Amino acid sequence: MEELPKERVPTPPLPPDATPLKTQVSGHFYGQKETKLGMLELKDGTLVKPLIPHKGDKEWVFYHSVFEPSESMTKDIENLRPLLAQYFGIWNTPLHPGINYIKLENITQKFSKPCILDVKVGPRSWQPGSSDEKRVRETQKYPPQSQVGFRLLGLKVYQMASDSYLELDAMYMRKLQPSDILTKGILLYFHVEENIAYKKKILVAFIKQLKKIHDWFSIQTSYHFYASSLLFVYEGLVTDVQIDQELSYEDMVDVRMIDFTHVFPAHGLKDENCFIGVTKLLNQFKAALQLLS
Ligand SMILES: Nc1ncnc2c1ncn2[C@@H]1O[C@H](COP(=O)(O)OP(=O)(O)OP(=O)(O)O)[C@@H](O)[C@H]1O
Ligand SMILES: O=P(O)(O)O[C@@H]1[C@H](O)[C@H](O)[C@@H](OP(=O)(O)O)[C@H](OP(=O)(O)O)[C@H]1O
Repeated sequence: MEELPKERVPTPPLPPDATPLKTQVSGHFYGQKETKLGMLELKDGTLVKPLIPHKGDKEWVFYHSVFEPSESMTKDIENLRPLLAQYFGIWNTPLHPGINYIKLENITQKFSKPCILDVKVGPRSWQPGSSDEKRVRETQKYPPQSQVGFRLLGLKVYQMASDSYLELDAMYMRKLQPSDILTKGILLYFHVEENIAYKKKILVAFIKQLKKIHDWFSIQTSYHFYASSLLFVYEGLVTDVQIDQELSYEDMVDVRMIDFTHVFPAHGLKDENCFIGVTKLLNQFKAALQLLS
């Protein structure tokens, strides 16, 4: 049968208190893809993410279940909260009728020149019960993912010398051979040509935070996540004086879990898919640190 042309959706106008998220590295961008909806940053410093009709509600239900005060709060949930961007409820604009957004903490906001990396976690990124077509589509995006345990989605890194950003997108990342992930992916995120001593300390701080996430996955039996990501951010603008002063590196980095469209109850079982993914990513960060040492 002849395929009908897809209906063109016009880009909805921007609300006066919102701009497209400048620091976005992956996912739905405002004005692109079929819906033309994307992440927006608000004047109050938070961001809003559109709930795509028919699938986005799951993400809202998840954030709501984690952040709404409840008498049945479990240890798993209590320990999960600091690993996520804070959730501030639903947001709407009359300019986008029928569209709900979730309002979240913008974890890049406190940084002067944020350097950002988005990594989809887990050897597989389709949920249980997915159609054969969806499995094939996901697998074909990056066949090595089943061995590598994760997929780099995109990065933006600040280069002090040229006062510019290096940006690599999903298309670049999909071409990386597993043996190149470290040198042509992860190490580029650290732009090690500049301030190598600083970058080593940033890596140490990330490894510490990744261990916390790893510890959570090694214990929790509440959720199974598919196609969720870890979002890494570090400060790209730093002076020699600050480096010499032994900065508090905990404040120079942040890592949170994001993107929860495919979350399932764990029925008392660990999330082996994410556990494997986080373990392998942690090993890559440790290998990156060794290469710099
Ligand atoms: N809390 C946050 N703080 C800062 N930036 C964020 C945050 N959440 C998401 N982002 C940015 O937005 C991008 C897309 O986020 P997310 O994966 O949640 O959106 P999406 O459109 O659902 O993606 P996909 O289509 O891959 O499922 C991330 O790569 C990141 O750059
Ligand atoms: O990150 P990428 O590589 O851009 O891939 C997209 C991303 O994984 C989305 O989460 C997914 O939507 P779902 O959340 O619905 O799975 C979409 O699947 P789709 O191709 O089935 O729309 C993918 O194309």
